[in-house]
Amino acid sequence: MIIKATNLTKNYRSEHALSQLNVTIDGPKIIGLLGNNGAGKTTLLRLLAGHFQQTSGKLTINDITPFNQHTLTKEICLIMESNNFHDKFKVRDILKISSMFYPYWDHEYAERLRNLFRLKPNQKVKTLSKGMYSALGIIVGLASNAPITIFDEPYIGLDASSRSTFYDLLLESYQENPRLIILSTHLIDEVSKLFEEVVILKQGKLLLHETAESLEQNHTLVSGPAKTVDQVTIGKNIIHSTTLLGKKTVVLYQDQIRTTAGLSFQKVSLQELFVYLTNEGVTIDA
Ligand SMILES: Nc1ncnc2c1ncn2[C@@H]1O[C@H](COP(=O)(O)OP(=O)(O)OP(=O)(O)O)[C@@H](O)[C@H]1O
Repeated sequence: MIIKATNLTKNYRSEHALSQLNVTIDGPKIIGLLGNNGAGKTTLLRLLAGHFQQTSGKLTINDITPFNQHTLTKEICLIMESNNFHDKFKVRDILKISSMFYPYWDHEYAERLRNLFRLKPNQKVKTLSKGMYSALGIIVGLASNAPITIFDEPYIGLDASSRSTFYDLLLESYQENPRLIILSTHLIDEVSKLFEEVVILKQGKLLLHETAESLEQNHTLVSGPAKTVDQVTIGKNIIHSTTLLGKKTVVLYQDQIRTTAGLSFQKVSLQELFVYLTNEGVTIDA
């Protein structure tokens, strides 16, 4: 599956959710879709699932525009943090409806997950706790086996151990059935090890699309005496800088410096890197 956005723009009245977004994503792989609040992640994912049309530009999956293309949208399962299921249905109904909608649905796996997350078939959606509602979304997303499976912050209300179970299941499901899985999250450190690639949106545009490996290689945290750090980092692309008691720490992106006596070199977590890269005033080559 190849997703291609070309000058993709979506406005909600005066709100510019996506502006001239260009990005190409293909699978199978697990991709992290990151961005600060309001960056346009959900809008992009809903366009992919065919929920509505863009204002201008183009979005295709295998050269087909998803809006109103039911043969294509059956291949895409988007689980959001809310509004996935109608309140009046029971857990059993949701699983039945999903099994009819998604062509690669795995009934036995869905039942196994339902038992694992302790959801009762007779329970109505509107009586589920937040965590149980999220679990139902996770069950549908994983059992759908959809060639494009998307989770948009699907874990609201899930406790840490259930989230950890979700990450394990996601990886297991991917290994069993490699496909394009897009995971949009604010809990970056929890899942960063799953990502093969990372897409970061900033104010409706693409800030960065890199493999996790090149993100790791492309940055360096340098720390040491402020004077030495200043000397070696002149003219370099600094995305973060702090000084405390004469010791300076800077993070360089898309720039390297030679090993220098008295300085230490380290890596930062993806979450930290994300925070620095999305700060106002920081510029990088996309
Ligand atoms: N239905 C809507 N009507 C009007 N504006 C909307 C609507 N949905 C989203 N927006 C606006 O579009 C912009 C992008 O929103 P979107 O939900 O896509 O961002 P996001 O990256 O998913 O954010 P978050 O991380 O907070 O969920 C925001 O400014 C938001 O207010």
